[in-house]
Amino acid sequence: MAPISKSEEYDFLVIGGGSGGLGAARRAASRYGQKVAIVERSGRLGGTCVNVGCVPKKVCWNAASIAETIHDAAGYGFSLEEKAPFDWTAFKHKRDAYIKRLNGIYERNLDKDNVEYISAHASFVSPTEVNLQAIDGSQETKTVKAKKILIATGGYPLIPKNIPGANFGITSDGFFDLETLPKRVALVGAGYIAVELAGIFNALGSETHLFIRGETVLRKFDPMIQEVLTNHYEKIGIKIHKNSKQFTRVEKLKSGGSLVLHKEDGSQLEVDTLLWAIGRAPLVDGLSLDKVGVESDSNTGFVFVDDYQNTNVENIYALGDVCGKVELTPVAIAAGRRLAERLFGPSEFSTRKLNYENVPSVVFAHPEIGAIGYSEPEARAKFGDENVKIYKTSFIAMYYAMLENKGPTSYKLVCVGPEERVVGLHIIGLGSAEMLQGFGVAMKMGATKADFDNCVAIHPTSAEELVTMT
Ligand SMILES: Cc1cc2nc3c(=O)[nH]c(=O)nc-3n(C[C@H](O)[C@H](O)[C@H](O)COP(=O)(O)OP(=O)(O)OC[C@H]3O[C@@H](n4cnc5c(N)ncnc54)[C@H](O)[C@@H]3O)c2cc1C
Ligand SMILES: NC(=O)C1=CN([C@@H]2O[C@H](COP(=O)(O)OP(=O)(O)OC[C@H]3O[C@@H](n4cnc5c(N)ncnc54)[C@H](OP(=O)(O)O)[C@@H]3O)[C@@H](O)[C@H]2O)C=CC1
Ligand SMILES: N[C@@H](CCC(=O)N[C@@H](CSSC[C@H](NC(=O)CC[C@H](N)C(=O)O)C(=O)NCC(=O)O)C(=O)NCC(=O)O)C(=O)O
Repeated sequence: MAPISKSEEYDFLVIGGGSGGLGAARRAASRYGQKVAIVERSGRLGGTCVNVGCVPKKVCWNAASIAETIHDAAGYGFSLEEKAPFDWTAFKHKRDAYIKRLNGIYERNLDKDNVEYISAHASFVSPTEVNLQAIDGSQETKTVKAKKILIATGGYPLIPKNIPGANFGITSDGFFDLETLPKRVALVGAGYIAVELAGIFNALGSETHLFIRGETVLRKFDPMIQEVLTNHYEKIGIKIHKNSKQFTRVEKLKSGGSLVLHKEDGSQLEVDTLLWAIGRAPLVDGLSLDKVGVESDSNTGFVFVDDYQNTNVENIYALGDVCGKVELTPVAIAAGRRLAERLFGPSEFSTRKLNYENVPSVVFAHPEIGAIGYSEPEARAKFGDENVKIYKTSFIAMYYAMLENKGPTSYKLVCVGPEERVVGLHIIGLGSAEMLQGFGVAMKMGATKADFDNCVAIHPTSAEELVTMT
């Protein structure tokens, strides 16, 4: 039997082989020659993003976008005959194989960078000691020492605790296990995951119900985005149940295994799959944070850190979803790399940290959404109505010129002060995901509306509308 770890002591021990942990571990070892190990308990590297998040989700979004293009093709003069329904099962297995390849690539990357990969569950013994428990069923355990320890254990999707039968539903994790495309699906939630998965199911042909607590989806986004997407999702056939109250219970039928959702008003809905997308909680179970006194939020469990990812315990750090600040892969990676630079890099890096302002983010809805900076209400509250100027446009993107069913395109710039610094940019429409990154650079550099306008438009594109707004 191979030993659980090669050494007894490390410079840097990273708990969690996901985006943030990999980013920190690889940089510490490859650039600064530290003796680094990364502990991962799931048996596969890459964390949420690679295994049950961004990557398989984007592949599904691609499939859904292709389905839309096939339907649009007739408008452009093509006569495509669909001889069989979309083969979800074959697609799912091919997607799984891609993820498996990525797991292997990440393992080889660690090897190349001289990071030791420890396949085990980690828990604290003391501020400088971590217990490793093998996950191969051997019951083997070992305690190792580390000068510095990073908690990058991510999060998990929530399921309501107080609804009888809620566990008959799945979460985004279960979405990636579905062997067949459900004919009828209900999703609960109004955030990133609910909106993205509802769009995928709908485009691929499921009867899709979306249960939301308010009037609109994406309530943390600018009101323009909320309204445009909610209206469009209804238009393309997603059945949005607004102002919905909690189900009183979820019943699993003996014959056929479908689920009956019992609503508060006494009505019922029968579906094949129920998917909860109501947020995520930090994964700290079995870490024994209490043994070392690492402080976390008593309600949510998110680990407290300062601007430099320091926890309250010396030489113990935390970042990524386990801190719950901005739950995005590039944020976890960037925080991880900066932490490694600060801890192990040259002295001029001793103040390196991630700036969490103006983080661009995309929702892979249908169509996509991009957002960076302040929403209009946030800007008005922060800077005062008199200091805020809004530029808005809605138009029919040229792609739809040949189509009967037209999708929305709406853009908004939120500007502040006499110089009209752009502090918010909100876009919904085809191509928004790829468009946002460059505008993000401009905003990070403090661009004003005049800077936008000074950039000559690229024609004909949707993006050109952002530099020609009046
Ligand atoms: C469905 C979905 C879609 C998403 N899409 C996007 C997207 O398009 N773009 C984007 O930017 N973000 C997206 N995200 C968010 C993104 O996946 C996360 O923000 C990111 O993975 C967080 O990285 P992390 O390193 O903090 O945690 P994770 O990637 O979750 O990694 C944590 C790792 O720690 C391991 N672990 C936990 N406890 C222990 C322990 N005690 N011992 C050993 N190992 C342990 C876990 O097994 C896990 O592998 C999506 C998330 C979901 C759920
Ligand atoms: N494209 C990307 O970059 C993606 C990023 N992610 C990341 O993962 C995080 C987690 O995603 P997600 O789970 O969608 O979380 P979000 O925080 O985005 O959304 C959670 C949603 O759940 C709703 N909700 C909360 N409690 C309940 C309840 N009891 N009943 C009904 N609805 C409820 C909230 O609705 P309400 O509006 O009513 O408050 C909210 O809209 C995201 O915040 C994001 O950071 C995930 C997917 C894609
Ligand atoms: N932007 C390209 C990205 C392609 C890409 O990065 N693919 C990844 C799989 S998705 S990826 C999982 C995610 N990677 C990324 O987010 C890419 C990071 C970017 N390339 C960078 O270096 O900053 C992550 O969690 N990274 C943590 C880490 O690497 O430290 C891959 O094949 N990687 C193989 C390799 O790296 O050799 C796209 O969307 O097509």
